[in-house]
Amino acid sequence: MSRSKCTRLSGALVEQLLDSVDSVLFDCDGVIWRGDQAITGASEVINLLKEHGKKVFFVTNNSTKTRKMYADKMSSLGFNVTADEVFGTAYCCAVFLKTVCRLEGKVYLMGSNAMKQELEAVGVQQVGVGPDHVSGQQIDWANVPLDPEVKAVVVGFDEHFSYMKLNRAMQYLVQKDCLFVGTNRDTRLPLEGGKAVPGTGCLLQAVETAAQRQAQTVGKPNHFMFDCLAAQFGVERERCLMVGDRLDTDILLGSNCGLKTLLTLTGVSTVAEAEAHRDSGSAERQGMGTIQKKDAARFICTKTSFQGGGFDSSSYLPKAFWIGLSAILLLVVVALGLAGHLALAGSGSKGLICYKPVDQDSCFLQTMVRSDYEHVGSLVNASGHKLCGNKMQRRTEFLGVLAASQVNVSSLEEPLQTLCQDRSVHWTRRTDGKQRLVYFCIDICFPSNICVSVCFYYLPE
Ligand SMILES: O=C(O)[C@H](O)[C@H](O)COP(=O)(O)O
Repeated sequence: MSRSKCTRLSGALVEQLLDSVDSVLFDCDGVIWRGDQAITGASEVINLLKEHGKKVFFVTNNSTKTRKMYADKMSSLGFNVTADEVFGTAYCCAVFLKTVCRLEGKVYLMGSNAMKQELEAVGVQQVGVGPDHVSGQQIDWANVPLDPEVKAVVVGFDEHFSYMKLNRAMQYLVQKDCLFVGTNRDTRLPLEGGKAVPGTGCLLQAVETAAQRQAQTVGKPNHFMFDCLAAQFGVERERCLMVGDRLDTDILLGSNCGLKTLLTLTGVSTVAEAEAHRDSGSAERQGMGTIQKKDAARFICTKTSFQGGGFDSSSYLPKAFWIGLSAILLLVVVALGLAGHLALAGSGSKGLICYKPVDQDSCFLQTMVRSDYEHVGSLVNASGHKLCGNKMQRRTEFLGVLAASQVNVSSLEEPLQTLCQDRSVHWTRRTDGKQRLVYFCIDICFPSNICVSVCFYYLPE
């Protein structure tokens, strides 16, 4: 079943699909229920899948319930479910702040009591839940007292959302080192009888607009929720099926994580939308992003426009090299986890170097110059030799990178789009005098004994 095809699921295809998976991930709103009403047949299907030995999980962007609250609601509607099978953004956001952001300090929370409980369960204190009544004059609002221990603003679904809260969040986010995290960007919440209410995305966008900053999001289509599930249950992504009603969250998550995907017509997205994406000719819309990697590599080779700069592209490395390198480097970046690292990738007409510091929510881009290509060329030729063991050669602490003009993330291609998802991206600002003083290299060997050296740059303050 090729990824870019939209096939109506029926007959033998159902069996073929179910035989090809061990785990089925279900979205909730618009798939198993709308509001408090279960969708007809949903509990039977899920209980049957379990009886036939399939693992079943629930991956929902809805941040209004804890895992336990979800399991209770599901049991009350006839679903045979346990709390650890549920991955909601209230829970995953708490895990994200604790394990990825390593947050030290409190959260200013625009969200539900459920988010408060999940944060407390991982030892993160928060302020802000509940109504925030209007008091004082505008100037008092601009000088609203802030809790000095607050180190992050987190936005989820909040029925008490108000101007006072928007203002308080903005005042916290003026501080550059205050983290900004959102649960999800869904614009609508589908309810009973085809009704809907504004989604969390509307609230998050309001805060982003006021703060003039972009939040990192935890929910679908970001891969973090699947990472949480895979870390806890060790599922094989090739044998996972993601079932959802939204193309831009559920199906895109499936695509982003290399899962099989199934769109149900019980919620937000329609067949017409799916077919429009399929026939759009735009890689992003077709696989909603998953086929881009391949395209990006090809793009690099055909669009080498260095001739303009007086360089002859033919002296550069063959196409296979770029395909191989982009893939290896993406692997390396992922393998080294969420730390300040560098990615080399072709995008648009020139090769780019991207630096992604872990303690900042930005990426910094630098166009590759001749010496970079020559350096990487020599590295790759060198890494052809078998290196034994994992040898850390040199190590230097990064001092910092200066940001120049902002880059529109959507103009970037893979792997930079994935690497800098939900971060602001800037060109690096060069200072006068010395440039690129130090390279430090790590030799990394994979179980297949393929070794590659990755070099990091030091850009002076
Ligand atoms: O507003 C929201 O947050 C979303 O509409 C809602 O929560 C989506 O939940 P899901 O479809 O992922 O279960």
